[in-house]
Amino acid sequence: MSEIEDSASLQVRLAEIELEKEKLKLQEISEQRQTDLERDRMKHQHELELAKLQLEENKLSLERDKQRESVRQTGLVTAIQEGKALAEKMDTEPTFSEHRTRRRKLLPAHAIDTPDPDVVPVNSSGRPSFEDNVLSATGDSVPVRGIGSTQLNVPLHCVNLESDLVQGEVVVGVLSVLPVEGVDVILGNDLAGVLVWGDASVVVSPKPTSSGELDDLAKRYPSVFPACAITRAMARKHREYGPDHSNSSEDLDLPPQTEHTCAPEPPQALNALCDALMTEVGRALDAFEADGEIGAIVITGSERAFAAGADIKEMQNRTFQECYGGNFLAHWNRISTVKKPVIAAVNGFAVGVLHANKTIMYAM
Ligand SMILES: CC(C)(O)CC(=O)SCCNC(=O)CCNC(=O)[C@H](O)C(C)(C)COP(=O)(O)OP(=O)(O)OC[C@H]1O[C@@H](n2cnc3c(N)ncnc32)[C@H](O)[C@@H]1OP(=O)(O)O
Repeated sequence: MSEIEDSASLQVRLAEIELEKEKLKLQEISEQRQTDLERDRMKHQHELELAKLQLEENKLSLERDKQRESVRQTGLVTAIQEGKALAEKMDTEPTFSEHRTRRRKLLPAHAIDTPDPDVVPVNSSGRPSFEDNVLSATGDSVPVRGIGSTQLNVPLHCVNLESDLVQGEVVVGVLSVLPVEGVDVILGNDLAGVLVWGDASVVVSPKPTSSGELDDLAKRYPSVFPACAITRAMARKHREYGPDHSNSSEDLDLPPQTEHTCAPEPPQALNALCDALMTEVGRALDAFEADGEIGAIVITGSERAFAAGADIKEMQNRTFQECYGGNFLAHWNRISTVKKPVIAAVNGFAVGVLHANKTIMYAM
């Protein structure tokens, strides 16, 4: 009896376990289905939201097109007559100077489809200000230097330009005033390319002075041409001992000298002022400045060249951003902060470019 009972209860237990397993499998399947359903539901929801956004975007662009059209029709857009007049005038007038490249025919822009023309339009002649019109604003702006003396933050507009030079949609900066009277639009080279100006070339005409007189540049920019200490000393010697002694150094009673040679690796052709050389010059100046035995500093080059200016091979691949952001040539300033007198004993080439009062001068 008990054996039969045991066997029956075993059978029941086995059946129960089988049932449990079936239940678990069913639960698993049901959960899996639920996850699939949930995923599908979320996917559909995303698609719906995307469709809604697309719809909204389409509506807004339609609205913007309608507004642009209405602005165009209310007469904000006018032919650039001043541009035409200027072009005609320039065709009959001679160019500024024979050294300057002749200006090619300036093609007048005919009409602008949207409120804002190319690079920097003005509202001379009492037109409504483009700046006030925000329909075409991109929301971005760019810093612009060179118009007026300060840097301006110029708002960017997306416009459709129709002119003989440029057609189609372009992004332009918009100002209320341009510095040249009668000019409504300035096309940058990126848009106008070489269509307006021919190749401009700089003509350098070195003007050596041998008479001892100051030349025109030296008179106009006295601070750029400081009197040379050697020349003053020679002039005094000339005064005191007469012309026969003026070129002799025999009777100069010179104090002991300390010499430092700056020799960058690899050696610089014509003492081109590479980073390594200028860093070494800075270090030598620091040491001389700190040395109580040293009263004055003389910098010289070699027989053929004092210096060929900045190392153009080292500079050639540097971008504007690198130079401007990286304090390019900042360490060159050390020479102007040394308190002891610094004398340049120049032999041969001494090349450099300096900017004075917006004039670029090239000295050799
Ligand atoms: C600091 C700032 C703000 O002032 C910026 C400046 O300094 S800008 C000025 C940069 N310097 C120049 O533009 C001068 C360029 N060099 C020349 O015009 C001539 O080399 C020269 C008139 C000084 C001498 O001419 P020449 O006797 O005919 O010799 P080259 O055969 O031209 O040159 C020999 C050799 O030197 C190299 N070289 C000359 N200058 C530089 C330089 N500035 N930087 C680097 N290397 C220079 C030249 O390339 C030759 O080398 P190889 O090509 O033969 O290996």
